[in-house]
Amino acid sequence: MRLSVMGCGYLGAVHAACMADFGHEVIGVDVDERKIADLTRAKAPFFEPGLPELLQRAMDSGRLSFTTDVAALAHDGAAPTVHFICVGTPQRAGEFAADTTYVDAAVRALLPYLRPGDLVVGKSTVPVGTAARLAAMISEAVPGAMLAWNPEFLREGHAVQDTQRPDRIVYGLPADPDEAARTKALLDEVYANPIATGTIPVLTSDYATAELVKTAANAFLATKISFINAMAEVCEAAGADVSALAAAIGHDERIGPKFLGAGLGFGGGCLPKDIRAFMARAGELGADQALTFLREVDAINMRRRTRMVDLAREVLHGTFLGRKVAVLGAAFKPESDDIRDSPALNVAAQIRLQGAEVVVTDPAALENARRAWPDLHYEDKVEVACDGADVVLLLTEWKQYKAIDPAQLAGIVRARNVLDGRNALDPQAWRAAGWTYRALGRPRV
Ligand SMILES: NC(=O)c1ccc[n+]([C@@H]2O[C@H](COP(=O)([O-])OP(=O)(O)OC[C@H]3O[C@@H](n4cnc5c(N)ncnc54)[C@H](O)[C@@H]3O)[C@@H](O)[C@H]2O)c1
Ligand SMILES: O=c1ccn([C@@H]2O[C@H](COP(=O)(O)OP(=O)(O)O[C@H]3O[C@H](CO)[C@@H](O)[C@H](O)[C@H]3O)[C@@H](O)[C@H]2O)c(=O)[nH]1
Repeated sequence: MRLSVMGCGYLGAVHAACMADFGHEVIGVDVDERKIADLTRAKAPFFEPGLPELLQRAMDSGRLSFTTDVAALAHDGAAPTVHFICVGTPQRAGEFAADTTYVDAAVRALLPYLRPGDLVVGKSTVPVGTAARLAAMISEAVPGAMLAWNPEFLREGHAVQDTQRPDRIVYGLPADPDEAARTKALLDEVYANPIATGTIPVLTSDYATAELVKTAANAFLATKISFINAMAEVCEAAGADVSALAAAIGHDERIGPKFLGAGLGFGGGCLPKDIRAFMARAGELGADQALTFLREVDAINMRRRTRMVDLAREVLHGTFLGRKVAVLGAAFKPESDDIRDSPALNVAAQIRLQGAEVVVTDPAALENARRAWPDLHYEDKVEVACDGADVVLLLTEWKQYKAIDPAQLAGIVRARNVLDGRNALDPQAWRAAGWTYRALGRPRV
């Protein structure tokens, strides 16, 4: 099949490469010339495990190409093209609502090249009602062209496997039964490879439900994380251990052990902005009361960052002045170079503002971090970042950091203080090597 992917960021680049690997002819389009220059040389423009190999294979097959010129999508209409919309929907400046202007611009740019029978497929995360609005725009400009909403659930760091073998596939289809059938048939052909496993549910709905499945899923995940972080606050007050608590409640199958990792909370380009956009959209629809709990989810999450700063100050006997703080991790999560709304960098910047010398290290995200937070000091190597530190903060749980030998690091720092912002280190091992170990939601000992 002939496909296009509008927007080649964290979502679109992976989607384009995976679709080409499934055997489709794929053209990726982006307005960012630097990104397209990298992709055209089969270079991944960001860190994502497995993507470099996949890109190389797809480019070598001749089925994948990239361009900044949307006119490359012109075709004779002999066979339908499926166009995926994967552009960003960031939080609007000074508001909670999502900025959908990039989605609108991408669809508008496509219109001159759409033919009757073509299908536009929305994958970006959008406020409910966007699909219906875009479908009207498309059918007015190109009668016979169709729209589907097919939300994406991939996780950064696992994006390739999540795209190749998703948990579920959701199609939001047009109301007209004939159009819905044609749309579904095209999508089934696109996803023939994962569907052939026979194990992946394909769920169909109207546009609005499909859009809401996405925002509801992220709201649930964010709520689960903030729930355990609220428990961490109570554990701190009561001298209890949130890690033991999470493990115990997670054995209840109705609760489950996943997404109960207490610590610094959620960041990234999705959960924070998606819960805020969801609240804003519910308000526009007159259902604002339904989601007021998400304000609390957001507030609990942001409090974890402040608590981490307070804990560091406490360990340093009340002041950051003249102290050196080593920060392990800049990315919003391990196995990613994404620093959008990174809790780690937020904490590092707060501590720097309060007078400490802050040195940050990260295996993948330093280039992005340097660009966004030029005032922080960065080092490639853990040993250099920790040299002479008064406290070491583990803020992103990269496996390299979990494997650090506390005895070895002990000889490098000025004071053996470690704060585990992700409940990822072994407290006993660190304490045995002479460290003062503290973590969010765990007793002081
Ligand atoms: N990153 C994820 O893990 C993930 C997962 C599921 C859903 N999403 C959703 O997918 C969307 C994209 O997210 P992302 O993380 O890939 O963002 P991103 O910022 O990494 O990528 C967006 C890309 O779109 C490009 N773009 C903007 N306007 C364009 C236009 N008119 N034509 C072509 N390209 C254009 C940008 O240059 C950029 O490269 C968002 O709605 C996000 O919420 C993201
Ligand atoms: O138990 C946990 C799990 C995660 N996190 C944090 O939560 C954030 C988000 O993590 P994760 O959900 O793994 O990463 P994303 O790549 O942002 O993926 C989320 O956002 C995507 C974009 O919408 C969705 O597609 C995914 O399904 C959804 O998991 C990160 O800061 C994690 O450190 C925790 O604090 N505790």
